[in-house]
Amino acid sequence: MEALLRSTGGSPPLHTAKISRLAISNRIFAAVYASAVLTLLYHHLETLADSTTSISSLLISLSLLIADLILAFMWTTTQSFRMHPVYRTESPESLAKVVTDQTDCVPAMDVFICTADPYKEPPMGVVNTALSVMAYDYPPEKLSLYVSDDGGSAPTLFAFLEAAKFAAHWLPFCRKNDVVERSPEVYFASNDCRFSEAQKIKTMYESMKVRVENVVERGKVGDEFITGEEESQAFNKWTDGFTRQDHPTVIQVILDKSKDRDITGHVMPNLIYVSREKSMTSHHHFKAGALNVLIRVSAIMMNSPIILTLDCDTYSNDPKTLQRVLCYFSDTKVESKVGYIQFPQKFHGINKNDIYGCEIKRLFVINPQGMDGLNGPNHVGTGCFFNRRVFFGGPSALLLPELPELSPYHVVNKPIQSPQVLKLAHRVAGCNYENQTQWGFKVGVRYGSLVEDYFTGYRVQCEGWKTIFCNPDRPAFYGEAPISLIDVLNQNKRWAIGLLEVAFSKYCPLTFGISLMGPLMGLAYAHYAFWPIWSIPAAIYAFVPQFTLLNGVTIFPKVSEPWFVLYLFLFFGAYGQDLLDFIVGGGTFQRWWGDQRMWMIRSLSCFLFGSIEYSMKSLGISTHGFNVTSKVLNEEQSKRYEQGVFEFGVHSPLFVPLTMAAITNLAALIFAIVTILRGGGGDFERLLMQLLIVAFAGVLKEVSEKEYLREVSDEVLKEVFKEYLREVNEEVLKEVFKEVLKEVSEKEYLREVSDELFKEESEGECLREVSKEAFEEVLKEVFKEVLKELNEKMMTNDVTDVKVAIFDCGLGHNRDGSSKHGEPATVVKRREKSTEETENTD
Ligand SMILES: O=c1ccn([C@@H]2O[C@H](COP(=O)(O)OP(=O)(O)O[C@H]3O[C@H](CO)[C@@H](O)[C@H](O)[C@H]3O)[C@@H](O)[C@H]2O)c(=O)[nH]1
Ligand SMILES: [Mn+2]
Repeated sequence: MEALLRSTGGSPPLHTAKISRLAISNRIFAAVYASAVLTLLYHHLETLADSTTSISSLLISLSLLIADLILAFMWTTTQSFRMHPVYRTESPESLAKVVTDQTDCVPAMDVFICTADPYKEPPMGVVNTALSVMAYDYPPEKLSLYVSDDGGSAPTLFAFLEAAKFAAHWLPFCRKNDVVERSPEVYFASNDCRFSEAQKIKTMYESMKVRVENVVERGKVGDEFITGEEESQAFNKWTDGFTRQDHPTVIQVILDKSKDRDITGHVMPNLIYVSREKSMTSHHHFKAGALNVLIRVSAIMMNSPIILTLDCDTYSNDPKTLQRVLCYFSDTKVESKVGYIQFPQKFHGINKNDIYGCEIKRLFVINPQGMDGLNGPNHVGTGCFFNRRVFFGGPSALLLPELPELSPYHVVNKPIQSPQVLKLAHRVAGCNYENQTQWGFKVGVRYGSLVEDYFTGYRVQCEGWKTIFCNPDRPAFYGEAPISLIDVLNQNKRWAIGLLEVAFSKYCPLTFGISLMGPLMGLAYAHYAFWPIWSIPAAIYAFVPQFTLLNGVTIFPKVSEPWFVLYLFLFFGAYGQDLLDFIVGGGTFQRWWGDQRMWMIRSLSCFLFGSIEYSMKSLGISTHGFNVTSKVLNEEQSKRYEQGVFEFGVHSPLFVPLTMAAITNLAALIFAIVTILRGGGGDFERLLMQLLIVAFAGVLKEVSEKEYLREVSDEVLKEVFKEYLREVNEEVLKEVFKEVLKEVSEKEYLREVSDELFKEESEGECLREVSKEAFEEVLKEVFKEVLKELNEKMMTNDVTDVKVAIFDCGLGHNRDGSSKHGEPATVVKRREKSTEETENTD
């Protein structure tokens, strides 16, 4: 690496960083906002002191205080991302010449690709990822790929044997035609391949795909597919007792750079398939365990100083990425301290408005830029180039592993297929190898959290490593985002559990992190560790203002009070700044909105459930695993996703709190509007804050109205709602209907309201079923009241015209069927019908 730098001496800098223009204004705003937050907390304390009169008002004040304390804490942690964001640029051009001219100078790279389940992660996808990387513009003799298969699946090995044969054609094809999309799937999808060479390659690819998919579908490799002695030996490992959870190590060198050549006689990179040993009796630590096996196996085979880790779906989108990375790794000023260079996770195929908020721009782009100006971004699991040394202690505290061959400084001098190398590789891939070693605790990828990426990045930064965020205009990698709501929620639930595991360990960023990295980095990591506690304020704000509103209790300042302005400032300040960050980061308003909506949905579902599951695990009641996110695209589902249809898809307890909140908000919204319409200015002033919150949470309502009832025709869920409506909300519903009827029956609101409520077929069904009795009850009461009122008016001789009196008391139309106010006939008809119905029951 040093040789490389010397040879670039004198040319322009390999990389530059510039601080964001928003940094200064962010700091000023932070000061102002912090004062506002403190003032609000003071106001809360005051209210709390005043609300000792009744237990319920005390509880309400307390819950609001807790919610705002948590929001204030989260706000504080986000400030780390805003104090010093930087944007980096690299100049790979100044390096390009050197790299091609002096092959010997460039460092070797080991690439790790993890896969765990051939059904959720189709082998063809993994193969595409591997091919895109094998075809990097980099000397192939310096590249080695290791595929970790935690699924222990013969079809996956088969797919890679096929891929190796195809690569012999694909790599020279990419070189010759200067192909940019080096994942064949992406290339063939976006190029029409008119020239005959491309046609030929495409046919070859398609036929490989058919063979692989066929084998995957059958779940085993038929004899007709096994060609050579070597292949047959490899597949013999899959004996009858071989299961995914219990099997010996399988290591297969598929391509060996010392002898394998492509069709033009060029060297091909090493390609090694590794399925580590599994047994029912030992813990495997999921992906972290798989990566540690690869670190050891690769150390024995090549021991390249740079390691690229990729999830099976993260294919390369730019063949020149390695040159970019070398801009940092070859700079001796930073090289010795750089632990890793993280690229953002970007996803292909996200729909226009990103309805499930999968882009997660803040996590993958905005926040890392913020951390990059401090000590460097957190690790996000894929698209990351590691300095191998980072896995063995701090920059100035080398921790030597138990075998000299695993040391990052060990020089490999045996061919990868030599018996000694293979024997040792099998040994270090064994499931008991790590017992009584430092692996996972002080060495390698760290265990103890389901978000091993976050935890490992955090720990190595605590040890003193600096990290770098590299975000080129042309994304270096693309991955697959989950495109169904339940997948998103399950993924986020796993993250929530993993993050809490860190938050409540001795490595809590608030203590451990701050003491080792200073307050800003510590808070940045704390922001993630405590991510799931967002569910607490979200739940409080989704229910407390609503229930108090339904009970006619005012909990927020009146419009005329100065505190109201404070609330407005805090609300719009936070959301405004958030939107600004998002737009500056290249987002659109619609995507921001979708992101907000998902924030609410996440907070009320997976963060809540994640926290519960985490607590159960801590109490030893249950355990949790790594539920791999599906990367399979169902055609129908993709189509609907493409069209932007928000769907729940399946039934899941995850949706219950969400929909409960949606219904409560709907009821509260109607109730508030009615109260304000009736009560006039006073109520408006008093209830506006609550109304705003309810309307805002109506984002959820929007979702539930559109899709929930149509989609989730699931019995269990339906029961839950019925129950809920019946027990919790009967009174409320009665109130609402009563108000609605009394207030608005003269106009055509009844129709409108009932249309609104009964619009969706199934929704109507559900509501009608649930509230039929309540509805009838209410109607009876209303009629009684109306009659009573009418009676009174007639008694006091206040009435000259009976018809007018009926109107004044809120009963519909003229006797002759026409409308007094000239309403359209349809309206009248409808109303007649509803009147008839009620009359029958009366
Ligand atoms: O026992 C396991 C489980 C998973 N994986 C691999 O881990 C990767 C990530 O799994 P995925 O289901 O895609 O999880 P995501 O939530 O989408 O991934 C994010 O979050 C994970 C931590 O929860 C990180 O490991 C990932 O890098 C990061 O992209 C995939 O390649 C899997 O094959 C394994 O190798 N072994
Ligand atoms: Mn993933």
